[in-house]
Amino acid sequence: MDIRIAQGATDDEVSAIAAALAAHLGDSVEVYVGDASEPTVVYDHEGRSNDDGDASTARDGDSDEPALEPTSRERRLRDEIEDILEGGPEKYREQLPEEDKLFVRDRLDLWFGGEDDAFLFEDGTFAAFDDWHPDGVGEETDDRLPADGLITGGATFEGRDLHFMANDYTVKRGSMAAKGVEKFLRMQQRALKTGQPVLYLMDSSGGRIDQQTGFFANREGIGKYYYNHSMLSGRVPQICVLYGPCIAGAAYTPVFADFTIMVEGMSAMAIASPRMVQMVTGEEIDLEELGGPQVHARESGSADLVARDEEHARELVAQLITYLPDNADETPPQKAGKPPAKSPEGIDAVVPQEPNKGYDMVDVIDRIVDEGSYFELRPDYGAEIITAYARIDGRPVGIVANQPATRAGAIFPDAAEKAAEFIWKSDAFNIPLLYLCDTPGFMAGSQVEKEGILEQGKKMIYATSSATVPKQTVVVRKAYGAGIYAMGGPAYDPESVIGLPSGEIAIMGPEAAINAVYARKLAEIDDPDERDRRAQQLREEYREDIDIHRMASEVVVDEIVPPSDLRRELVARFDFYADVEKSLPSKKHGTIL
Ligand SMILES: CCC(=O)SCCNC(=O)CCNC(=O)[C@H](O)C(C)(C)COP(=O)(O)OP(=O)(O)OC[C@H]1O[C@@H](n2cnc3c(N)ncnc32)[C@H](O)[C@@H]1OP(=O)(O)O
Repeated sequence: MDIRIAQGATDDEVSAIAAALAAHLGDSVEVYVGDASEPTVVYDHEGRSNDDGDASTARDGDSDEPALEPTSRERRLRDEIEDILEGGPEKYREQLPEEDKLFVRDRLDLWFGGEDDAFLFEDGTFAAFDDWHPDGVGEETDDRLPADGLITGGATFEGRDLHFMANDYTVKRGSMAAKGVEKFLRMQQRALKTGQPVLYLMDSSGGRIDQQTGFFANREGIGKYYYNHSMLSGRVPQICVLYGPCIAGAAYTPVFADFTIMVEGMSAMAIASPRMVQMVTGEEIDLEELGGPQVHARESGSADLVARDEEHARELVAQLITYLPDNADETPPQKAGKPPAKSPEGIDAVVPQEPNKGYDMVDVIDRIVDEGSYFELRPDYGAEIITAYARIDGRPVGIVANQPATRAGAIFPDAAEKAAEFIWKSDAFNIPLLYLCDTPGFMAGSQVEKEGILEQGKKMIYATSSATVPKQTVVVRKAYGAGIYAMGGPAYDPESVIGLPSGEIAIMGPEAAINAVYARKLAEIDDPDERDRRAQQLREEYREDIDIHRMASEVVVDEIVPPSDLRRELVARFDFYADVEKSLPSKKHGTIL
């Protein structure tokens, strides 16, 4: 080809033409100045010059030079990528809107398309490409396996960098085979290196049964997911949202994750599919009944929250992440403080003096924490204990509170287990703990014995004992029995135990105590009125012994605080003890799970 460059052309003009030519030909172009025997500049097949590490100036967005046409090689690559981004067979893509479900690429747009978000990069887009694409772009078959049904990459979400994975349900129902598994594992391993949170957007029928070679029992196979989940546990927050079935191998990711959100009418998780359940047990059951949100948010406790729809799920995670640091070496982000939604002056009126009268502890919390910062987890499971994140004067705290409005605030096995996990997670991610105590203690009876009240209670006490974050405990009203141990009582190394004037700390409640000790003596009193009068007198005497003033006099509690001052007091104490350092005795780890 004959190329003429007008005399007087500037260096920039010559460069632009040479670069464009090289890119167009897909070959290198050498530029000689005057009679030089060596080329002054060489442009490679993509138009990059050897004296400039950057792409040619003509390819820069801010250059004055004309935009270049992509080479045929680049065009082909773009076509291939475009084809991959379309996902699985059309018949499965068309089903998604009928199920009110987003196609995975649109889902990623929803997650990372906002003002403070960015989809930064994707890895392994071409995974399994050769398996379904031997004849080039344009073939539409029912065996499309784009990206091997799993997308992984890095993104900025609400201003925070994180790793993500997302199943493509149009590819063999999001099932996982060798290449997808490899991508998943690499993403997890990178998170261990970067110390950034991991977001799992799950929608998967589990291992790809008809392609099981190379990923099922391999060292670097699907089993390694859970090894990696375990390594990441407590290192970086792992957050999981379920958009469809998560079956068998896929069902462990949500339960290994620290926080799991299901979407109403869409998500389910189960150790085996309905077809498998029917085969093994004869039980006929659909996926929703087997492992839908009602099952896991209310009965098993495996789901922390249930979202109304896909957008709501994203909103919940956007809120959740504001309480979490990137990893265990960091502290959670602080925000500007806000006054509480309700006046702290009202606390005393909310808390009844009568120990058996119910009230809503959230009404107390609303008078302590910053407005709009209350974020409850697992609200429908073990509801007699509230586990919630919130901010007090801008500082994230984890709240463990008895709920006298549910089961009289007695601690049942499911609530103890829920609280233990919450305390554990908060401690792992350096979130200080606030205990609000108003409990008659652990529940008694044959039913809870069978359900493992001692086992689950132990876990809660263990988690409280070994949490080294700053802990503040408030005796709001009654603190009876081992309830005060589990709820961060004086023996559990809290920075402070504060009592409200309604507080009582006792080995058991007055009724139970008088019955336990004086039952026989009272029975000996023949006159029923006299017996009642005596019992009442004994209860009143007992209550004097357990009153918060007696506890303060014995320095069991550090201070009694006027209820209106509670928030102010907590702000000062959390601030003062923010950097307190505590350590556990030297050991590998405890033996309590
Ligand atoms: C680590 C161990 C494991 O995880 S073993 C995996 C255990 N998993 C299972 O048993 C789930 C099997 N799949 C199912 O029960 C159903 O596909 C569920 C998820 C309920 C969805 O049903 P439905 O909407 O009717 O779709 P479908 O069955 O017609 O499937 C559509 C296409 O996807 C395929 N598919 C689905 N799951 C898998 C899988 N796990 N492995 C391999 N392929 C799978 C189906 O074969 C079907 O493929 P095709 O389009 O007909 O070629």
